[in-house]
This record gives sequence, C-alpha cells and structure tokens, in this order.
Amino acid sequence: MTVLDIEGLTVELGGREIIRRIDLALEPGRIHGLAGESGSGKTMTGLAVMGLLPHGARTGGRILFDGTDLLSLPSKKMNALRGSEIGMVFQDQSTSLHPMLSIGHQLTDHMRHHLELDKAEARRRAVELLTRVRIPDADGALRRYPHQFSGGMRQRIAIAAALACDPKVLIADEPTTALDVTVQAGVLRLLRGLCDELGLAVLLVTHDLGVMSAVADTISVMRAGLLVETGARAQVMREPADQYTRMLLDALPERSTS
Ligand SMILES: Nc1ncnc2c1ncn2[C@@H]1O[C@H](COP(=O)(O)OP(=O)(O)OP(=O)(O)O)[C@@H](O)[C@H]1O
Repeated sequence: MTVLDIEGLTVELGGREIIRRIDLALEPGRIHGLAGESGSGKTMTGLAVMGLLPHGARTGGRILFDGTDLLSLPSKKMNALRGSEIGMVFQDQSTSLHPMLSIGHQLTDHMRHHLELDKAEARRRAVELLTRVRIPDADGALRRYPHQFSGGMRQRIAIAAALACDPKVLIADEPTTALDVTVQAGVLRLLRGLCDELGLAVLLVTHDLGVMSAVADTISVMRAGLLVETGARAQVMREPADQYTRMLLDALPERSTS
C-alpha cells in the first residue's frame, strides 16, 4: 500500500530540466531514502511534494496523495494540506522554528490553526508531542525559546512541530546534516521510532549514504535529475546495480550494509 506516489515527475526551472521523469512511492511506516550528490534534484523533489517549488517552475507528471494529484491542486487546498497531512523538516531548524517565539507558542499556534483545538487542548498535545520526541521537562520547554536548546534538541522540536497535526507523510530534507555525529544517531533513531509507531511515510533526503544505511527501508539514488536506482536498503548497499551508486558507496568512510 502506498500513501504518496510520484509518477513521471518532471521539473523545469529557468529553461533547464532539473528533474527528469522520476517515479517514487512512499508507504506508511517506511522510510524511503533519497540520496545523490549536491544538485542532483533531491531537494526539488521534496519541494515539489510540498508545493513549494521556486516561482516559475514548470512541472509534468503526477504526485498522487490519497488519490489526489498535488500538482494540479489549487494553491488554497495545497496550503491546507501542507503542514497538516504532509509535514516537513529541514536541515536548518530556523526554517521551521521562529527564533522570537516560544516553543509553546509555535506548537500550539499550528495546532489551533489546523486542528481547531482550544488553548488548553493544544497545550496538552504540545506537551505530549515534546515528550514523544524526548525533550526533557516538556512542560517547562514550552516557555523557552529555540536558542535555549542545543542543535539536536531544536531538531527534535522541529520534528514535533512537523508532527503536530498528525501528518501521514513527512518530508525530512537533510535533517541531521548540521548535527554532530553522535547527535545525528539519536535524531535518526527518533525518526525511525516515530515512523514505526505512527505509521508515518517518510521521505528522507540526504547526500549521505551512511545516514541512509542507518535507517532507510528503501533507497533511491538520483543523479543529474534522473533516478538511477531504487531498491531495498540491504540490496542497494550490498549489490548496487548502478555504477554511480557504487561510486557513492566506495566514498563512504566506513560501510555498513546491514
Ligand atoms: N531557485 C532555483 N532556480 C534555478 N535553479 C535552481 C534553483 N534552485 C536549485 N536549482 C537547480 O536545481 C537543481 C537541483 O537542485 P536541488 O537543490 O534539488 O539538488 P540537491 O540534490 O538537493 O542538492 P543539495 O544536496 O546541494 O541540496 C540544481 O542543478 C540547482 O542548481
């Protein structure tokens, strides 16, 4: 069963085809890793799903979510879907978290807007979410501001914010790239746990096949706008079918294939 199907997606920007007829499917409870070098089109794929492509981008193909083609959805409907049915987390948490607003304000505002909860309900759910992403003293955390947390904790809070409205799909674009290696592992474990517990369908965008090997169920590899390989993690890591994937794997400092 799939929850999101990208079929023959093409994106043209500034007269250049930056994504060329790619197919990708996301399933509930599964992490689909999208790897590839810088500029290969990974981020643009995620942005296409969110309806956030740069102005002037032209698209072809379909992105089916619950049977609806997101590419032809009116912007008002897409705005309602974004952040509620489809959540997102970026490398830079300042994109997801406002530096001047308290964590409580940001989490509850989002829920009151999308879920129409009253203040007390939204607060209760915010504490629940922060506990779920393992923020110590969740109650006290609501009164604090993003800069009062470490990078890893901020990313956990950004994940909580992305999950506030119970999305079915989470797009995570390089969510651990800015973090120390030890902190990275914790955030990846958290993502894996949330995906399993909540049945989330996750698209994990990263240039780092090492990160991918730690958590992804399925791995797709992009190069120059094309999808060069898709397969189960173990298969892609052990027996890459494509020459380019093999090159990326050879560049890993330490190879984990399990
Ligand atoms: N605003 C823009 N206008 C025109 N072209 C762009 C724009 N943003 C990105 N591109 C081009 O689109 C292509 C795909 O970029 P994209 O950001 O999706 O790659 P990526 O694989 O995510 O790389 P990275 O890991 O560096 O983020 C690149 O060739 C890039 O130069």
